[in-house]
Amino acid sequence: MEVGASMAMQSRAPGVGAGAGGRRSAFLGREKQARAGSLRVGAGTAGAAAVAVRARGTKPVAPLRCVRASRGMMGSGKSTVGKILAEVLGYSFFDSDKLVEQAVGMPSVAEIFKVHSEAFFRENESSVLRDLSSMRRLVVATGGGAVIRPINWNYMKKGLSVWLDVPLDALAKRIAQVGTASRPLLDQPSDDPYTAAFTKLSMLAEQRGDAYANADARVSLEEIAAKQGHGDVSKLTPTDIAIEALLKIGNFVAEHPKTYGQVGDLQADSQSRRIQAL
Ligand SMILES: Nc1ncnc2c1ncn2[C@@H]1O[C@H](COP(=O)(O)OP(=O)(O)OP(=O)(O)O)[C@@H](O)[C@H]1O
Ligand SMILES: O=C(O)C1=C[C@@H](O)[C@@H](O)[C@H](O)C1
Repeated sequence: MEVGASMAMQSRAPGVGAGAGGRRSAFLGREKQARAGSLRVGAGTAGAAAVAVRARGTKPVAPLRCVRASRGMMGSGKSTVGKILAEVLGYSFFDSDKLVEQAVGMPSVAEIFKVHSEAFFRENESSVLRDLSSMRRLVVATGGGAVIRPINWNYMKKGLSVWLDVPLDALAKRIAQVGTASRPLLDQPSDDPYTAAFTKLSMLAEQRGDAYANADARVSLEEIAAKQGHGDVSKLTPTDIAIEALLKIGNFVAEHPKTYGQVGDLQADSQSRRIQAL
């Protein structure tokens, strides 16, 4: 596994490439804009959650080139938790669905599926992941279906990957609350959005098999709820989940001293100085 780096490690933009279908990967020219976006997020909800994470004593040790809060079904909280991790680690945050929309020049993933096709979306998603894989110090929330293309694993394995494992029942409840319009694979006419979402999510889970389990770290909401002694995943906050993710990342790093060893110490020093200065 290729990992970064050290205090001297710098974020750098990837080389400019063409997106699938001959379109230029528009996001590459917009890295500054995306960074500004991540700062705005930092000042809001994710910023507050990051403060809560720090207040609860989690010491982020992440000598990582890149964290992919990637694996996890639609609605599992990749973006929500990914933004908190980025804030705590002082990394940039990217949402690969948003980058595909920018690259293709369309307002939503749903629109891309409708006007083009899922295959077209998947091609562009792979291009975006390829471009991101050469960047450093970032957290990426990938689309929930990125796990199904083997080529994407080559890109995702350039960093450390985290699987947010949320029970399908909890996912279907969340999705039924916000509606399925923005999630084309779940969007079908139904009087009962919960049952429709649950049925489709179960089918996707079946098709995807163990693909998510290839991630380096698994964050199980059932495990966190059990640790908290109530067993109810709907009571877990994004802060609880981000703390568990940092613990799992720390464990993975500790289990791979050859890859992360000395670099981890350097990075930890730099991070504790930065956190103390806040
Ligand atoms: N721990 C949580 N408890 C309750 N709701 C949550 C939690 N985490 C996220 N949510 C809500 O669930 C919805 C989906 O979250 P989010 O967009 O972060 O998921 P995602 O995995 O990035 O989804 P997608 O892959 O479909 O874009 C949002 O409305 C978000 O506010
Ligand atoms: O699980 C999936 O296949 C998807 C997840 C979303 O993030 C989007 O990437 C798109 O709606 C497909």
